[in-house]
Amino acid sequence: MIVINDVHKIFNRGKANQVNAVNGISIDIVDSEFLVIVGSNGSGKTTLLNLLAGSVFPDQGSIIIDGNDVSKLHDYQRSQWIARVFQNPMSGTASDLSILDNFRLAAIRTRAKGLSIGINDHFKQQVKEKIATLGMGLENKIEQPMGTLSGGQRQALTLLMSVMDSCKVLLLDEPTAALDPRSADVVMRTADKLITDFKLTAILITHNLKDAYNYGSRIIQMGEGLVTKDLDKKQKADLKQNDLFDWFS
Ligand SMILES: Nc1ncnc2c1ncn2[C@@H]1O[C@H](COP(=O)(O)OP(=O)(O)OP(=O)(O)O)[C@@H](O)[C@H]1O
Repeated sequence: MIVINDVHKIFNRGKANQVNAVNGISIDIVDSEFLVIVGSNGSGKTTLLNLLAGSVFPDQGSIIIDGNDVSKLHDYQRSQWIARVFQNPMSGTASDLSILDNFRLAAIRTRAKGLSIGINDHFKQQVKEKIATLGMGLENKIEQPMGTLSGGQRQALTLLMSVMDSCKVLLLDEPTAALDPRSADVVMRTADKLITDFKLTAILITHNLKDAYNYGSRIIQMGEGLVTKDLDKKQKADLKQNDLFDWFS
């Protein structure tokens, strides 16, 4: 369970360019909830994710994960709970290293769930099996440098690597914004499957209203650093796709 309690984040406080990016947000996110966040540019979505991840600290309020107050913990200290996938497919993996070596690094960094890195052939087989679950045929390319793959393939592998450790919370900050529609579709379906299979609590920021409609068990809209709409599972299921477009008109 994540409890966000009256969190505020002000940039450039007291200056002419002061921005109240997050303006006193309180929300509870229960385990295995898949929360979608939509909102106009500058409404505070990424700042809220940064506050959750620990890459910025709140000026006021607290963030509690599974009963632990993480408000003042740095991002690397929160990595036992939180994994994050960014917009840029290049940011999650090392281009010059093979797929296998990227998985090796991820396993060393996180002691990834279900991967024992002691015996090489065994590790290789485990990686192949994990990658095969993506259904992209990449299990036959594990010696290939990551940089030779498409953005969609890299993003799918980044997702897989990030959920294999013991993290419980997956933060997705416009993970498909840099991808063509077909790759974006594959990556969103992969993310959805991994979230379900690993029983993760997930938060997705997206400007793609079709994805906001199709994915997630709850949706919020942000505006001027506040939550302006909050629809639970049933309310979201009752929503029509056009209703979402109306939120922005
Ligand atoms: N490090 C920072 N320093 C100063 N201002 C910032 C900083 N980060 C964000 N802001 C400002 O805070 C406000 C909220 O930004 P944020 O990136 O959270 O919005 P967003 O909803 O994610 O926008 P977008 O949809 O465009 O990505 C904006 O006005 C932005 O310029």
